[in-house]
Amino acid sequence: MHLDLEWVSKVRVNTQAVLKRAQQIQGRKVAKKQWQAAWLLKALTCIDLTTLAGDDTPSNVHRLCMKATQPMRHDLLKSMDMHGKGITTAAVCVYPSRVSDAVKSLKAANSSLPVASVATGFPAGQTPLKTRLEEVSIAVEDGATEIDIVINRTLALTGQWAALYDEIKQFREACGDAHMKTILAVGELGTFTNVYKASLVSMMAGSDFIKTSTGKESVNATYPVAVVMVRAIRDYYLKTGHKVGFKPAGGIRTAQESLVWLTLMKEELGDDWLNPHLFRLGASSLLADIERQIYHYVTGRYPAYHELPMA
Ligand SMILES: O=C[C@H](O)COP(=O)(O)O
Repeated sequence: MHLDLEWVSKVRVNTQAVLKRAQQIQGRKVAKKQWQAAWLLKALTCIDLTTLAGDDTPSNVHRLCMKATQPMRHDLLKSMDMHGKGITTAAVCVYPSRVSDAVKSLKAANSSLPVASVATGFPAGQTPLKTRLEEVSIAVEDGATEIDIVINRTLALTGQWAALYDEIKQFREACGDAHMKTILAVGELGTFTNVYKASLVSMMAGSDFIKTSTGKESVNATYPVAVVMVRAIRDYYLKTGHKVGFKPAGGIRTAQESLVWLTLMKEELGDDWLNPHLFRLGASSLLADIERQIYHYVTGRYPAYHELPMA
């Protein structure tokens, strides 16, 4: 849509109300036994299984892809009658230089799992616009069907919302048919009001998802900031009829946390946002804990390290 600066300028966020709501959600009783196992499998299918390290190589990207296509031991799925149901993570997420490795590995495994690439000078976004745009185009050419762009925090912090909108719109065009997830890097935006405004501008410029963090800031996905972002998504939907997805990312490591994230989505946005089309968890190590908890549910004990070798 066009940039509605009047809407953006009217935004005010009530910090106390946000903190209270986040506390309420964290305090909810979580499901137990088979219901918990079902929710954990749901969380698993929403994971963007990620590796974003300087020492990434074709072989660890290959391993990541194999884990994404078979995220849980077959015998565990079988004992829950969930084998043969095509349980996979939602996508794999890598640096642009590793996209072709991931595409090759998934193709060899006959998998149609999407490859997501971070782009636009991830994580800081402090490279010239021309380079950031080229990076998006190259990742798409190499076969990424999802692009996780980072916003220019300088523009957000100095209130240059029109310039931010223009940049994101250009990224949108460079993405073509690829889905665009826009990373706000909330830990660097200073205030909840800035987070809400950046969420709105990103959605107006055509983002398919808004995402909290790169995982590289000192503060990443927190529940209060998520409340602000999902309220922006809800308001945007009520005003435009368009559903934008949400992706918390950075520091999400435990199965218990994944249940809180699902609760937050269900309570704030409803069941439509409980599937990978509108909800992703960006995480590098969450899957291991989910598999561990499912193992416990199935066998009654926690596994030894060698029993989940691919975790
Ligand atoms: O986008 C995903 C994040 O970079 C993953 O962060 P994490 O390694 O803290 O799970």
